[in-house]
Amino acid sequence: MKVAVMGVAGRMGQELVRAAHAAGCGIVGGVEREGSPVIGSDIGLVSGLPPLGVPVTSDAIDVISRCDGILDFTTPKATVEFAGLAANARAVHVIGTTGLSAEDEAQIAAAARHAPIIKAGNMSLGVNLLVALARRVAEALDEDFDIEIVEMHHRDKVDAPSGTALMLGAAAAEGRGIDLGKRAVRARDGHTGPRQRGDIGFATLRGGSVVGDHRVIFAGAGERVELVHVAGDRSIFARGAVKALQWGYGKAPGLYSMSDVLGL
Ligand SMILES: NC(=O)C1=CN([C@@H]2O[C@H](COP(=O)(O)OP(=O)(O)OC[C@H]3O[C@@H](n4cnc5c(N)ncnc54)[C@H](OP(=O)(O)O)[C@@H]3O)[C@@H](O)[C@H]2O)C=CC1
Ligand SMILES: O=C(O)C1=N[C@H](C(=O)O)C[C@H](O)C1
Repeated sequence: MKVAVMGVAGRMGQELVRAAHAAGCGIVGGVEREGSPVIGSDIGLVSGLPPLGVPVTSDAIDVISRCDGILDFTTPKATVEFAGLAANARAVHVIGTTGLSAEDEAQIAAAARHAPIIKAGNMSLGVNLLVALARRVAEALDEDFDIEIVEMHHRDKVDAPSGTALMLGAAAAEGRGIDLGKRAVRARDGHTGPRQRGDIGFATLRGGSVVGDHRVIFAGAGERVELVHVAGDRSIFARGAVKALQWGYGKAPGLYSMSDVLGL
């Protein structure tokens, strides 16, 4: 399978090259934005591998036209642009980018009418299992149990709450049969008054080099159930993304999730 990595020099871009290479994919391109100091460098060397004979480029149109699928962990603006290009080329698009707006999501859904897109705020097996468990626990426990989601990430993360926290919140809301959009409390400050029964709260911590910690708390009177995932390194996300790409190859156009890929 011929694969290209968008944002190839980023934290995830480098992991994706290593994971795709380890999985035996042919890496035919790596894209960074115009003016990036890594343009022209070998993508193997950029990713801590031996040279692969493929230079980093800013020409996304050329790269996408030559590959079967793209791995994209970049920014919302770039991802929306790549979704249009991958749709035109009928290439599989694996989207790990988080912080997407409702408008971005709509444009991605439109692109998925022409090519398969697999999108998830977290591509690790463990988190996707946690999402299924959060849905199940929320279904089993009623609103006597308050749901709070706590996440911590490295100091350079730019979006909050994390994509994973929002996936966990959506699953818990689904389990409870409520609309997350109406019941999410994404931050608290000052004299907030008491907690509203049925709300789903989010708390965001940022610092150091934390790869990604998530905790879903079901707090009742006198007892508490907690579901926790701790990411030890980024290779878990990259391996999931490569698995998604291989799964998506040959699939009909559509918007798929990691739970489709993993059969959860
Ligand atoms: N779904 C999942 O499992 C995971 C999702 N993520 C998400 O992935 C995204 C990236 O995270 P991370 O790797 O840490 O971030 P980085 O900032 O390290 O990497 C993003 C890369 O994309 C590049 N980029 C930005 N715009 C373009 C463009 N138009 N064309 C080509 N390249 C571009 C950036 O370049 P420049 O520095 O010049 O801007 C950078 O090299 C985030 O949204 C994060 O939340 C992260 C981990 C797991
Ligand atoms: O930006 C990150 O680093 C991560 N982003 C994803 C998210 O927003 O949940 C996944 C992972 O937790 C790491």
